[in-house]
Parts: sequence; C-alpha cells; structure tokens
Amino acid sequence: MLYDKNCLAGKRILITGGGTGIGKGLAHHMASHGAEVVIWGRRTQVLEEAAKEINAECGEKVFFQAVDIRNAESVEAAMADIWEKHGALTGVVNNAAANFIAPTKDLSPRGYEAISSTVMDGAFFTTQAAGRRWIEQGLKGSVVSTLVTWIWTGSPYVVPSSMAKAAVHAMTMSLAVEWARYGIRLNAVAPGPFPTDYAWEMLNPTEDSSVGATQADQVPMGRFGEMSELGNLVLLLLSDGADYITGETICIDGGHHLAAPSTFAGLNSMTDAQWAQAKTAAKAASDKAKAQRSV
Ligand SMILES: CCCCCCCCC/C=C/C(=O)SCCNC(=O)CCNC(=O)[C@H](O)C(C)(C)COP(=O)(O)OP(=O)(O)OC[C@H]1O[C@@H](n2cnc3c(N)ncnc32)[C@H](O)[C@@H]1OP(=O)(O)O
Ligand SMILES: NC(=O)C1=CN([C@@H]2O[C@H](COP(=O)(O)OP(=O)(O)OC[C@H]3O[C@@H](n4cnc5c(N)ncnc54)[C@H](OP(=O)(O)O)[C@@H]3O)[C@@H](O)[C@H]2O)C=CC1
Repeated sequence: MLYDKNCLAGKRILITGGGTGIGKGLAHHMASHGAEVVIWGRRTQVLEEAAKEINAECGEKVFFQAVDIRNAESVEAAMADIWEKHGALTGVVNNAAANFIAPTKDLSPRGYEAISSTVMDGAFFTTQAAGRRWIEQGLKGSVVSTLVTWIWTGSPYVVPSSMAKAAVHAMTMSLAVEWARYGIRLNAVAPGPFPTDYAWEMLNPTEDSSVGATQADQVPMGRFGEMSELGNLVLLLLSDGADYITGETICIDGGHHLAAPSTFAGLNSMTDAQWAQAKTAAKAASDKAKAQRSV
C-alpha cells in the first residue's frame, strides 16, 4: 500500500457509478484507506453486491442508494438522505457515465441524450447538490471527476462522450475558481485504458472494433492501467494533502494519448540493428546532398 491505511479516516465520499468497474475499484480503494463511502447507480442488486463484497474486507464502510443521476430531483433527495442518515460528505467522485461506439451520422437524438445527459447533467446535478450544502454549512469539500483524454484530443465515433466530458472539464476549471473561497476544490482525472467489463462491451464489442484505444500494445508503457494506480491518484486529490490543488485534470494513461499516429511513437518497436540501418540510409542521402553543395 502506497498510503497509510487510515489516511482517509473521517472522510465520507460519494462515488457515482460505484457499483461496477472503476467506480467499484475506487470505492474499495477509499474504504480500504479508512473512508466511509456511499455508492450510487441505477441497479440496487449490483450496488448491494458491490457494497457487501467490499464490506466483507473493510468492515461496514460502504453504503448504497439507487439513484438516476440524470434526474435532478432524485439526486437532490438522495443527497439530503446522505446528510440526514450519515452526515456531511467530504468528497464526491463524478464517475458514472454512459457510452457506446457509433457512427455519428446514425445517432438518434435519444442516443445522443442518453450519453451526454448522464455524463454532463449527472456530474452537474451531483456537484451542485453537494456544493450547495458545503457552502451553506461552511464545510470544505473535494470533487474529482473521471474524464478521459478525449477532452484534449477529441475522438471519432464517441462524439457525445467526448463533448460531455469536455463540458465536465470546463465545469471543473470554472467552479475551481468560483468555489475556491469556500475551500471547495474541483479536480479531474483523465485515464487511458483500464479495461472494465461493461465499458469494453460498449467500446470494443466485436473483433472488428478492436482499435488502438482499447489495445495495451498501443500504450507506450505496453500495458493497461491498474486500479490501484488510479485509486492512489484519486485518493490524493480527495485527501487534505492536496489542499492547494484545484482546477486540474491529471492524465493517467502510460503516455497513451501522446503516442498518436501523427508522432513517431510507432518507432518504439525498432531494434538497435534497425536503427543502425536507418542511420546508414539517411546518412547516404545527406552525404549525396552535401556533395552537391556549392556554398
Ligand atoms: C483514451 C483511450 C481510452 C480507452 C477506451 C476507454 C475510454 C473510456 C471513456 C469513457 C468510457 C465510458 O464512459 S464507458 C461507460 C460504459 N458504461 C455505460 O455505458 C453504462 C451505462 N450504459 C447504459 O445505460 C446503456 O448502455 C446506454 C445504451 C448507454 C443507455 O441506456 P438507456 O436505458 O438510458 O437508453 P436506451 O433506451 O437503451 O437507449 C437510448 C438510445 O440510444 C440508442 N442506442 C443504444 N445503444 C446504441 C448503440 N450501440 N448504437 C447506437 N444507438 C444506440 C437507443 O437505440 C436509443 O435511441 P432510440 O432508438 O432513438 O430510442
Ligand atoms: N474503463 C476505462 O478504460 C475508462 C473509463 N473512463 C471513465 O471511467 C468511468 C467509469 O467507467 P467504467 O467503470 O469503465 O464503466 P462502467 O460501465 O462499469 O461504469 C459506469 C457506471 O455508471 C453507472 N451509471 C450509468 N448511468 C447512470 C445514471 N443515469 N445514474 C446513476 N448511475 C449511472 C452504471 O451503473 P448503472 O448502470 O447500474 O446505473 C455503472 O456503474 C466513466 O466515467 C468512464 O467514462 C475514462 C477513461 C477510461
């Protein structure tokens, strides 16, 4: 363990989409470092099983509520319930999302809305419901949103997701300034590929759909991210140790998005012998040009 196992003692953290994948991994990571965690999602059974599994290892740390974050009234009611039954939150992780690959020309308005409203409206409703309470009660708070490197690069075939994640990036920077005076910090993480069951079904459903975005060999580090690595970063941002960090989106992708096809990242696979050949060939071309110089 990188951090002390009690470093989040006294923290109470809401994780949306905490019943599966990355959200569940984060819930486990925070609970195993002493935090109390509330997880949200739309499937009670999935949430219940996740909480049970984590609690079996960490003690009674994880609680759950079935909430649709696209519905502002449900978010507000569930937030009021947390404050009443458990006490004030100290942190929120906007992690829930919807996504699938599709040619943009074929997307229906409802398809666009299913993705964009989950990511953008859901993060806004959740952040506002917690932030309003922190401000009213003079409490500090930390919000961390799970974005993706497409906020910088864009990505074809997942356009509503790229657009909505970019909007949450803008919310992060905007509220970091608006709420700094209250001691409320907003940051985000932009992970590269961390394979999870549902995301891979949505983003890599067939052999034909296997492309660089979901392939480990396209990551300069040659591997996918590990849950504990993402957990350690989110933990830092939720902790008091990061009290002067706000408005930041930190990429955690093993160099993935920088190794675009427009760079020479593909040369990573060249051997020393191939480099020597390349040097000889390039040198021959430059020697020939040099021999023709008049000045
Ligand atoms: C950097 C590198 C990183 C590497 C790669 C990793 C990058 C990760 C970045 C982000 C990843 C994620 O967010 S992954 C998150 C994956 N997890 C999820 O998506 C969880 C939540 N998902 C869901 O609830 C569902 O799968 C989803 C379909 C999205 C929404 O369900 P709903 O019940 O709300 O909606 P539905 O009624 O089923 O569908 C709404 C409309 O969408 C249409 N629709 C549904 N599926 C469709 C599809 N495959 N193609 C076209 N259209 C579709 C339907 O026909 C409906 O339109 P009409 O026909 O007009 O009515
Ligand atoms: N996996 C990866 O490689 C990457 C993931 N990310 C981001 O990480 C986050 C988690 O993704 P991942 O774990 O892979 O995917 P999952 O599909 O496992 O997680 C999505 C979660 O969101 C919940 N959710 C969806 N819609 C709603 C809603 N309307 N209200 C409440 N909860 C909802 C789902 O639960 P339910 O369906 O029960 O509501 C589910 O638990 C996402 O924000 C994703 O964009 C970013 C970069 C890379």
